[in-house]
Amino acid sequence: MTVRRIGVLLTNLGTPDAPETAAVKRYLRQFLSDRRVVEIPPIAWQPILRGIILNTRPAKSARAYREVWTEAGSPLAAITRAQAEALQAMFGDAVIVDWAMRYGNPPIAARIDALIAKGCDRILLAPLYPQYCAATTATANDDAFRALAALRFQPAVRTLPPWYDDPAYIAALAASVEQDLSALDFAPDLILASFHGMPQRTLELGDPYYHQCVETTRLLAAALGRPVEIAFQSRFGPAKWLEPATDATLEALPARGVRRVAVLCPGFVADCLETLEEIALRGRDGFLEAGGERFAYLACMNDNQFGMNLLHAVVRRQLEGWIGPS
Ligand SMILES: C=CC1=C(C)c2cc3[nH]c(cc4nc(cc5[nH]c(cc1n2)c(C)c5CCC(=O)O)C(CCC(=O)O)=C4C)c(C)c3C=C
Ligand SMILES: [Fe+2]
Ligand SMILES: [Fe+2]
Repeated sequence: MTVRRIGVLLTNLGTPDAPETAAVKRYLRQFLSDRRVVEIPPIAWQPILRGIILNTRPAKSARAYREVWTEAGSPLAAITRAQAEALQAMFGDAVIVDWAMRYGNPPIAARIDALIAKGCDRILLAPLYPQYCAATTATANDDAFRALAALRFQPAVRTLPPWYDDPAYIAALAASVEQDLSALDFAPDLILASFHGMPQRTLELGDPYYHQCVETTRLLAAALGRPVEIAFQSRFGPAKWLEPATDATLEALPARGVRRVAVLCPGFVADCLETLEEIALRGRDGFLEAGGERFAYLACMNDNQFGMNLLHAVVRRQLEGWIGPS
């Protein structure tokens, strides 16, 4: 008899294999050649990418990666793997949980093949982004669909919807923030929610990402019963990106009388270069140099209890009809 099993494939953005210039260059070439990420026609973009960006940015980014690299590798890969293992333990034999990266390793196509080889005839594709963005969620699913396009015998497939306003997400975020705040030795004057940015033009073209970030922030503030300000980080290139910018916001806070700040990154399911280096290191420096007194970075939920219960809940819901009620 054919074994019929259910696979869950957690996907995240991707990361270099090593914090070295050559590995970062390989990763950035693949990442920044994705037309979902940089929406400039290749005939105009590729000469800039290959002629300028890939000759300058990899060495600088490699230095930044070295600041946060761990014994288990890149934080993003290590945490995503830990999340997959924890989710597997939570589901037991009911499903097979695996993980993959849109750029770099392990590739999505290879892990889909592996799930099929283990007998999965139903697969949930789960891009790990609470807020939908074409540059993240859609491109991860595109990549999976390209792999499926090559198959004669395809598994049945579902995709995980964004969970930016899910009460379980807001409650988990609020509980995690409350727990981290209670462990601080100071009371922040302000909580800042920093999301990854994207070009303003993509908002104008209809990407729902911005509105979903705003809604997450509004709901989090309501759950905490205190104001939470929003900002967007990681600007790339000369185009106008979503505002306000996190770095400029942090540098302007002391002049507004905010001397103690706590920053969280609710759009990231796992800590990574963007949170650990850009916010927890560079963001802190910018704030303190501008006259701030205390700075706390509140870590992502990662594979902690709040984060895993949340991931289990959002994934479990999409498996309805495939596995029986729990
Ligand atoms: C070039 C444009 C970029 C868009 C659009 C973009 C959207 C976007 N990215 C994330 C999540 C992550 N981005 C990460 C790193 C990263 N992002 C860009 C550029 C764009 N991102 C670059 C060039 C880099 C590489 C790092 C660098 O060289 O500075 C990461 C971290 C990866 C890691 O290895 O830790 C994440 C995660 C989201 C959610 C998003 C859309 C909203
Ligand atoms: Fe990014
Ligand atoms: Fe960054």
